[in-house]
Amino acid sequence: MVTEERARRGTARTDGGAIAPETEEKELGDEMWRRRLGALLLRSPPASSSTAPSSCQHRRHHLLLPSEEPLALGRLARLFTSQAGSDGGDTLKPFIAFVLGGPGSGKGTQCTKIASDFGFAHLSAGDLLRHEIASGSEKGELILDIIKEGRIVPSEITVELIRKAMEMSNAKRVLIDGFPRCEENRIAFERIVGTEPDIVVFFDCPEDEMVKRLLSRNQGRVDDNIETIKKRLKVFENLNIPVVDYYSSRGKVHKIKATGTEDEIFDAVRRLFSSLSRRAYDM
Ligand SMILES: Nc1ncnc2c1ncn2[C@@H]1O[C@H](COP(=O)(O)OP(=O)(O)O)[C@@H](O)[C@H]1O
Ligand SMILES: O=c1ccn([C@@H]2O[C@H](COP(=O)(O)OP(=O)(O)O)[C@@H](O)[C@H]2O)c(=O)[nH]1
Ligand SMILES: [Mg+2]
Repeated sequence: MVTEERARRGTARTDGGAIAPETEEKELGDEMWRRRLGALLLRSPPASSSTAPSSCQHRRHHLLLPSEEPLALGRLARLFTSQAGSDGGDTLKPFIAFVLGGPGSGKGTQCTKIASDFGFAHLSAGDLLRHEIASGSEKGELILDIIKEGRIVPSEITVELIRKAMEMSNAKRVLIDGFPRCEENRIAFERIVGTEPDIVVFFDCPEDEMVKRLLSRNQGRVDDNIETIKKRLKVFENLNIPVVDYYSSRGKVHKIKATGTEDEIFDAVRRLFSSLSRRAYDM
């Protein structure tokens, strides 16, 4: 498997074929996707991340799926085609939480804890994009250029990666971390996947705190430098906040104060996820 270190750095693979080049990937199609994402998704969450020490170097952003849930492509394929978007009686639709907040607000950190404690699959849009970079595909080169600049990757690329990851996970509860980044992303998701999120969790963090965290994140990311961080913060204000405003107007946003220790923040997160309607957990 491609290491996350390589994915973060955006360098081409060097593992001698664990991931096929793009041409081969096309031929292998869905089967390759199933194996690639299945391997990522089936990594088990830590036994008790809420009490684990916080460590930016060793904490990984995961695609987490409760390990007892098998892959079932057919069911999800049905879900996101014929049934998607229907309101009443759609018992197969997963419970979807978008997790938003500025760069460094702690989205990934808190998602790892939610995945572990509440049985959500954790789909990080940034990780999916970095994984595509690490695959060495042509699309990956484009993504790398955009991420270095702190800009937003075209919606069709990101939505397709998320859609496939959801399909492969077959999860009943999904966290989509760091997406949608702009209104265009949001509209594309709702059109292509055919559904809206059930809730939107918004981590509210002051800029100076986010900058401090990003500069000490220390994961070798190409975008964790002060120049790119400034651009990312502008993109967040100008393009991402309107998405939060849109969902606020639809009564879906749960704002969480993202300062304090990871565990203090998770206390508020835990209260929110414990209070979710039965629909989230009865599926
Ligand atoms: N409450 C916190 N206090 C201090 N540092 C934090 C806190 N939450 C997360 N971090 C650290 O800040 C950095 C950014 O967190 P991360 O979860 O990656 O944020 P995001 O996904 O929103 O960019 C990481 O190094 C992480 O370990
Ligand atoms: O839906 C997304 C998610 C991420 N990105 C790009 O990937 C970068 C890193 O995103 P990630 O969510 O990993 O960063 P974080 O906010 O967690 O620091 C962003 O700055 C964007 O350039 C994007 O274009 N669309
Ligand atoms: Mg993140």
